[in-house]
Amino acid sequence: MNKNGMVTEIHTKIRKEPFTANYELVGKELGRGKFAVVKKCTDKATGKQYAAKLLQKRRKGADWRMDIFNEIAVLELAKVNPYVVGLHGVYKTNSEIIRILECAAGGEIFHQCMVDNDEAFTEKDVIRLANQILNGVAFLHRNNVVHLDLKPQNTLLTSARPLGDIRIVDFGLSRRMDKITEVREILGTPEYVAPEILNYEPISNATDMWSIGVLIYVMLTGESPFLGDDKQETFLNISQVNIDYSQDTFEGISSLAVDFIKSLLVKNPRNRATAEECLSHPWLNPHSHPHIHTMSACSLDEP
Ligand SMILES: Nc1ncnc2c1ncn2[C@@H]1O[C@H](COP(=O)(O)OP(=O)(O)OP(=O)(O)O)[C@@H](O)[C@H]1O
Repeated sequence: MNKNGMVTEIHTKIRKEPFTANYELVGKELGRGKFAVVKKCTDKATGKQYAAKLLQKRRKGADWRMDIFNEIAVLELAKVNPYVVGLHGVYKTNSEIIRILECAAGGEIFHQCMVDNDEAFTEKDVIRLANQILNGVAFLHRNNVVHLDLKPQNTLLTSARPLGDIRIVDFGLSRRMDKITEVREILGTPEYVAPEILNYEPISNATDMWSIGVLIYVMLTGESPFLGDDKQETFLNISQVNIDYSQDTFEGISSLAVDFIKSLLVKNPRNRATAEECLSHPWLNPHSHPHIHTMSACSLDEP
């Protein structure tokens, strides 16, 4: 473990043979991040599908291996939680480390948030998925791990139609909370970062809770609450907690949902709801609001 909260002790056997001895890439690219490209592959022995996360670009400096080991260590720790993506194996060549992950075939929830049709989530869908996201994040937080990059692109689905279950991915920025000394750079994706990150103030589990507030806002409304015309404007919107809770934006969405988001998008991290508190919020308890209708939550402009 190093002083910046990375966990680098791993238990998974690192295989040295080419991963193509055991897996066949099936061509389809599942997604890409800043550093990695993720491709679908098949286990030659079982025919089962997985996602191979390959390093695409070199990160500057020697730290990229540490980042990868950190991600592997967190995935090992979280393997008992159903909503964190499963790690199936690790391969290492001279130039790269390949992670074989459970394949979340439904892709990013981002795609469903951005559609204007009947594929968009209903509030009922969002309640079910939010319960799963919070179950995964509460598990991480109980184990002193903070994700630090929760966003719709890192929140995947086992299947899109029928709507499956959540798998949280991308633990490249995650840290052990008990080991963090300070944050020197702005981590995460502008639209989803919490005010304390912008102010270089201490981060905590509450930093993830802010991002979950943004995530659920996007899932319900299809709009990114702080997105400005440029990075500066986005950061200003975040630090002023400049957020639209108008009836127009939340048309057809329950007031319990708005109340839930308001408990998360709070500037002072100490006053934000925790993952456990969220899990007992009435919005996530189906028996407390049987009246919630099933119209698409994201297609508000539709007649
Ligand atoms: N297990 C998986 N199953 C299906 N698709 C996946 C899986 N893991 C990742 N992806 C897809 O690949 C994309 C990139 O993966 P990931 O975010 O882990 O890469 P990264 O380079 O570490 O990202 P970042 O630049 O955000 O740090 C994801 O947004 C998602 O679309």
